[in-house]
Amino acid sequence: MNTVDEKLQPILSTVLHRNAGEPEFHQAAREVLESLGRVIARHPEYSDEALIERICEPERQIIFRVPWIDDNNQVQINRGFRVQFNSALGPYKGGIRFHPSVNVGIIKFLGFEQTFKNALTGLPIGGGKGGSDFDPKGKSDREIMRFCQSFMIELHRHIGEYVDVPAGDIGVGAREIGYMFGMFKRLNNRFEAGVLTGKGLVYGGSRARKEATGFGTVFFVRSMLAVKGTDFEGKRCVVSGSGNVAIYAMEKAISFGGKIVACSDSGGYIVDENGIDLELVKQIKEVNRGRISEYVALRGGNCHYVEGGSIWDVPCEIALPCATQNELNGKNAKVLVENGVIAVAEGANMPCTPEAVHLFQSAKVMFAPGKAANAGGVATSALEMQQNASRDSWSFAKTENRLEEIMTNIHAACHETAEEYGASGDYVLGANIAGFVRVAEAMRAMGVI
Ligand SMILES: NC(=O)C1=CN([C@@H]2O[C@H](COP(=O)(O)OP(=O)(O)OC[C@H]3O[C@@H](n4cnc5c(N)ncnc54)[C@H](O)[C@@H]3O)[C@@H](O)[C@H]2O)C=CC1
Ligand SMILES: O=C(O)CCC(=O)C(=O)O
Repeated sequence: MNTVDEKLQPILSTVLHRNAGEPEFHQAAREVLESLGRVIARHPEYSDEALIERICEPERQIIFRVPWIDDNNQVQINRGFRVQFNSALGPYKGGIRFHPSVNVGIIKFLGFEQTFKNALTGLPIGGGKGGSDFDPKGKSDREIMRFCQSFMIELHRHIGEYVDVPAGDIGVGAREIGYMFGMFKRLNNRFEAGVLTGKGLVYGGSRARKEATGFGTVFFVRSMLAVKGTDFEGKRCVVSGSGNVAIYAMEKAISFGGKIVACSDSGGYIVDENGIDLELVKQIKEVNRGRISEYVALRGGNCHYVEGGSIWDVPCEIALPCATQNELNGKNAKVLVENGVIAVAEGANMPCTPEAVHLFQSAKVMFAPGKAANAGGVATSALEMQQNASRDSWSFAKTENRLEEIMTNIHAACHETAEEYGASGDYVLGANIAGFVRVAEAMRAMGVI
């Protein structure tokens, strides 16, 4: 396993102590600190003036009550969060997650990762993340609307196009962004299009934002495969999840000749040896908001559903974890390696445990960390902000071309940085260092703030 340089150990100890009981944040911080030993050996100036300590401490954390009234006229209370992690490169930028597992540690790890991811895009965006422990599963459309409105009644005073620009994440898509944007507009009496991204096309959204994270992940994998002289053509792919990221990763992988044989949701996974029928998955998930288990009866033929279990037991050459954090552990990684996986890319944020990452890297499996591989979503959000600022609306092709170019550049930056620091092929190290250096340069220029 990798280790944290002894000069950085006290910083890690402070992070662990100051953020007790937040294992996901510890995991994310440790991984970045493991990469930084080589940077400070070459650039000791980056550890001056407690720069790394400051990078590990969020600029602001907001926790608030979200009361709302359910369909039975009962008052419900949830907790809302926004962690404004780092604004050295631009306004805080990052999604909002609605899921019962949300707590301050989860939002903090996501905001931390977002800071380096956003830096990798090369666009002027800082890092932040928000969310609530609200569970959208089984809620009526009216309940979702009332919850989103109440959430925004507090959040609106903390955000703005030059301050903090939230977007979607797990449990938050165009419907929820619409309800939140509507309430923001009413509270502020201002049509501030750039305050949220992931908006509907008719009121300032960007073409290709919905597709961007999944498409971007597959663009990244294509570049990674090209380094080894190969491509998607005819390769078996397994994609976990069947939400926004998973669906559009599957779409782009299929368009590059990949064969998707399995996908999942939190209940279980489906295997379809004829190749997943993506239009059917979209109908079940995007239109009906149903369960992936419904696929089997609707599709018929040679496919089956496995309740619970591990989707990583399905043999594949390319694995794309696109559901949630720590969904792929060391045991799963071992099975994937034994079954001949050649590339793994994190469409989700931190879906692979440190043990899994270590196993992939030791087995020389190409491994793309989320902060690089899934940066296409936030990059396209930044393109949405550009369109809003210039009161313009780009074509799908123009937006997708920009996305492709950005992902190609991110791949190159990670690859070249790993080479430069003597760790050829280590995309984790490359992404951490390339992202860190941009944030660090901006922070140094701005003094101790
Ligand atoms: N939406 C975006 O633009 C971006 C999302 N991400 C990350 O991608 C991941 C997925 O997000 P979205 O697709 O937006 O969310 P989503 O809400 O559209 O879909 C989430 C999917 O994951 C599944 N899932 C959730 N918990 C699970 C579990 N414990 N086991 C198996 N499946 C589970 C859900 O059933 C659903 O299919 C998250 O880690 C998110 O932070 C990263 C970058 C951008
Ligand atoms: O589009 C955005 O601003 C945020 C996307 C996001 O939440 C992520 O990259 O994890």
